[in-house]
Amino acid sequence: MSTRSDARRLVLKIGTSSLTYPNGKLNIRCIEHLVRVISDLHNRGFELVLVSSGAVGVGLNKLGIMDRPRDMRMKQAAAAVGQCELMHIYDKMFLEYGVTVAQVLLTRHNIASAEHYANVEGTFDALLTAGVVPIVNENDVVSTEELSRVETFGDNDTLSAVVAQLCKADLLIIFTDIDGLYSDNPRENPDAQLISRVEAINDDLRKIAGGPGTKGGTGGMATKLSAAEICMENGVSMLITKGDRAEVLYDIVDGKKVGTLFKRKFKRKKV
Ligand SMILES: Nc1ncnc2c1ncn2[C@@H]1O[C@H](COP(=O)(O)OP(=O)(O)O)[C@@H](O)[C@H]1O
Ligand SMILES: N[C@@H](CCC(=O)OP(=O)(O)O)C(=O)O
Repeated sequence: MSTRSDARRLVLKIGTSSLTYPNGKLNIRCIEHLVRVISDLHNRGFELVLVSSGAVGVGLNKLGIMDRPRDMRMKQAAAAVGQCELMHIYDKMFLEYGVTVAQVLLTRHNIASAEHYANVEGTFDALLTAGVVPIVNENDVVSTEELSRVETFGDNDTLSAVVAQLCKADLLIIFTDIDGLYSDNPRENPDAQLISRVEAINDDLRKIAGGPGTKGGTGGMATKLSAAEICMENGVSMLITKGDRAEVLYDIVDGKKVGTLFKRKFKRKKV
């Protein structure tokens, strides 16, 4: 049976590069499509969790700051402004389709102890049981690790893998600005080939995963491979694909070949 088609509980991560234009402004068309397709899949009976980046980018734009600041406090301030704006937009758009959303802000410390891990796990369970679509981001006001990218969840790619593990998801889908993992960074090497399936992460693969492609993106393919490693080890398959057309989610749940699939090492038993 296809790993892609039997997935019922999905975590979807969308990056800054998909949510905003290169000039920093919000890509409203992308968000509208995303919300409509998630709502439709929700109506079809899928359980969905959205991990959304974009708080810093959206906040900077709202504050009229053109270049990404070096000052950590200003990045945190921008994240606080942008998170509020993002949730306002998501809440408004999801409401049009009758879908209730929740904001979940996490830091690495929130899940470091077994007790806190169980609390977060329980909250996700309760939200999904209540038919809510949780929208997750790193709590950038508390946690500077993610913004400085030292000793972090990794960035939201790694956060989404941890969330997929916490939610006991079948599949993590990472929406980015490129249609999968290539044999080399296609922005630098036009001969790079798309890799459609990965069974194991090794050093050869790590060597081909470069940094981000836009000034808004932070992790590039390197953090997506770290996310894939967490997923595969924990019974979650992961898929990287382009997020400019959310309708691709229909192809994914219908088992069609899309992007790069990182196959889980084992199938988690349903409880
Ligand atoms: N081997 C590779 N295959 C595909 N993309 C790569 C590779 N190495 C580096 N990249 C870069 O990673 C970028 C996607 O990561 P990133 O910019 O962080 O996006 P996001 O904001 O969606 O996380 C691509 O646009 C591409 O430039
Ligand atoms: N918490 C930050 C996430 C930054 C981040 O990881 O960005 P991306 O590489 O676009 O997923 C924000 O919301 O801006």
